[in-house]
Amino acid sequence: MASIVTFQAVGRDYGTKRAVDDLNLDLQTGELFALLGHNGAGKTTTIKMLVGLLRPQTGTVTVGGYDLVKDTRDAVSLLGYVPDQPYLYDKLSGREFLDFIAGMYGYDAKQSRTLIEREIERFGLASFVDDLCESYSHGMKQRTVFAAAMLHNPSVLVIDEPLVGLDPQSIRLVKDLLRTEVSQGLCVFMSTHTLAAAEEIADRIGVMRQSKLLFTGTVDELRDQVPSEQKSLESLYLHLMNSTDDQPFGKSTDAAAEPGENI
Ligand SMILES: Nc1ncnc2c1ncn2[C@@H]1O[C@H](COP(=O)(O)OP(=O)(O)OP(=O)(O)O)[C@@H](O)[C@H]1O
Repeated sequence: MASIVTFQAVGRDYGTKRAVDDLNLDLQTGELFALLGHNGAGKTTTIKMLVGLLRPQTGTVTVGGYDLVKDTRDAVSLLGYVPDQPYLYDKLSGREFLDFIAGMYGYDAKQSRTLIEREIERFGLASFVDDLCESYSHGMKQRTVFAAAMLHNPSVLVIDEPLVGLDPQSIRLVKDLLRTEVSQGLCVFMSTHTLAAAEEIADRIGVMRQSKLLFTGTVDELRDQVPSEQKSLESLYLHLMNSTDDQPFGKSTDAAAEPGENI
């Protein structure tokens, strides 16, 4: 099966600082991938290259076979993006904001109304969608931005820290919704510091440290490979982070590795 997202030998610096180094990763449709890593590991830089906000200096990123640099429009049309700091227009209501987004995607008024009603239902926005965005809590903003990102039925949803600032009910809603959409073929790429959530909902995780992807695979594969007494994702993650080797399993990481294979 062809991968929906590919990173091939992707690198990006800020001045003399290497933020992402030789990143190779493939994601499939119907997969939820969670990228973990300490502050400054390179997760947001990776996400910005995936959604077309930053150009890789080396290598290529493709979505649905389209190169993010050469075929930006086609690639971006397949993507939905939820940034870590949700941005809305204060003086628009949530409904007006969603209508604006629908217009940007070229939907006519009737189509827009139908899609917006679907998103209001899906993300439970009804009680505040007609209020001005300036009155929203962080969680309300985040849910509205999720709705905007899903409005055009993207093939890939990219989320930077999806659960920060959400109350327990909203966290449950977002987790359940992501799993439902993934079961219907959506590919989700998310970065997170919430290890328990990654363990609960991700099909595969990636662990990044100091610009390098050290591990990709399932949590069970990580358990098999890390000689740690404690087998919670938190202890496995901390073991990897504290390892002194750049490639703690002796080989470069590659998402295409077979389950159980050393990576
Ligand atoms: N605009 C920038 N200018 C200079 N350096 C930057 C810039 N953005 C990020 N960096 C540096 O690049 C590295 C990777 O940063 P990035 O934001 O991708 O990490 P992150 O894993 O998303 O971190 P966090 O979990 O804190 O969000 C860090 O060392 C950071 O200081």
